[in-house]
Amino acid sequence: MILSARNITKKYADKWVLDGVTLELHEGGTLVVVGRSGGGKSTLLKILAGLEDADDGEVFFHGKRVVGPSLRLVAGHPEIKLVNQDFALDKYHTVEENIRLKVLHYQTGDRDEIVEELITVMGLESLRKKQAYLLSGGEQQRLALARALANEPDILLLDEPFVHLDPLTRRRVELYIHEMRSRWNTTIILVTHDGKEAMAWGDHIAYMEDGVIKRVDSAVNFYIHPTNSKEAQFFGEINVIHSNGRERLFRPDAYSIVADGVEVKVLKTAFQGGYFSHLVRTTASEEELVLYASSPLPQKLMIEPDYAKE
Ligand SMILES: Nc1ncnc2c1ncn2[C@@H]1O[C@H](COP(=O)(O)OP(=O)(O)OP(=O)(O)O)[C@@H](O)[C@H]1O
Repeated sequence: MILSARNITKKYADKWVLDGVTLELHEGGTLVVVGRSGGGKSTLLKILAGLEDADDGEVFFHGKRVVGPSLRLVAGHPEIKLVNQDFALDKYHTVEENIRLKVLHYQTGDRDEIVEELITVMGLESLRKKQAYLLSGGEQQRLALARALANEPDILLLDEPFVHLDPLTRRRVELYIHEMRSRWNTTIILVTHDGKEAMAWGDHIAYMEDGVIKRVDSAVNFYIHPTNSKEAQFFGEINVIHSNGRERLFRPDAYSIVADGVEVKVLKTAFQGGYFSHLVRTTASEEELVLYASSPLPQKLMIEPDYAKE
């Protein structure tokens, strides 16, 4: 076990931000924490990194207690790197200097190579002589990631690390982190409010709601067997049909067209590149649903949903 947290609680003013969070991570593992904005994910990462005090509970790194800033002269832990929206750059140093300061543990001859590798991966070539405080949000985020990766941390804690990146850079950076993970057996915890991103990143997903980890499961199970509509909507579009006071859930691609079933009327059809998305309304209960199909559906049809939860 590289990292474990037991019963972490944290309260700000009157609000419980974390309410008994327990988790365990093996070396080289990836855990994705997903949940609504304001749900306590960032606070959890800061506590795991020793940058914030918990009110209660304990964090262990390789079996040793990680303590918060109130018990340490220098907050944080050298082998746990957190990349969050604080960026923590040396703002009057240039981009290149910022990275160079983090590769001092490399042999002198190797330093140039790793600095260049990171500058290229992060697409910072044209900015290498610019001082950090002059960078845009996205540029600062790329530099913060470069610095964290330069450290070759045992654990990388990533707090919404790709939000400011354009799709191309994002793909390149994600690939680099995947490679790094295999090269150095880095353990990663990534937090995001985007379930799609969570599914793409790890098969070990912790779903968090109101400061509590409600469920840890695989991406496939979260998608196919949601617990309720609130959880289900994180992992893709979900349809809810109410009947007899219960909600029945099905994904937009999980239905068949039948001769006798739930009658729906198509309100809107949109081509999504590769498939058509239809906004439909049920005739009986007047509930709006989304149906995917490979070609446009007729104006009126009967469907039989393949319920993920009834
Ligand atoms: N230092 C602080 N003082 C008071 N309240 C705080 C502090 N830090 C966070 N909070 C509050 O705690 C709650 C959880 O915040 P946190 O940033 O951990 O959530 P999050 O799930 O990471 O959200 P997001 O996805 O928007 O970053 C929020 O309501 C936030 O306003």
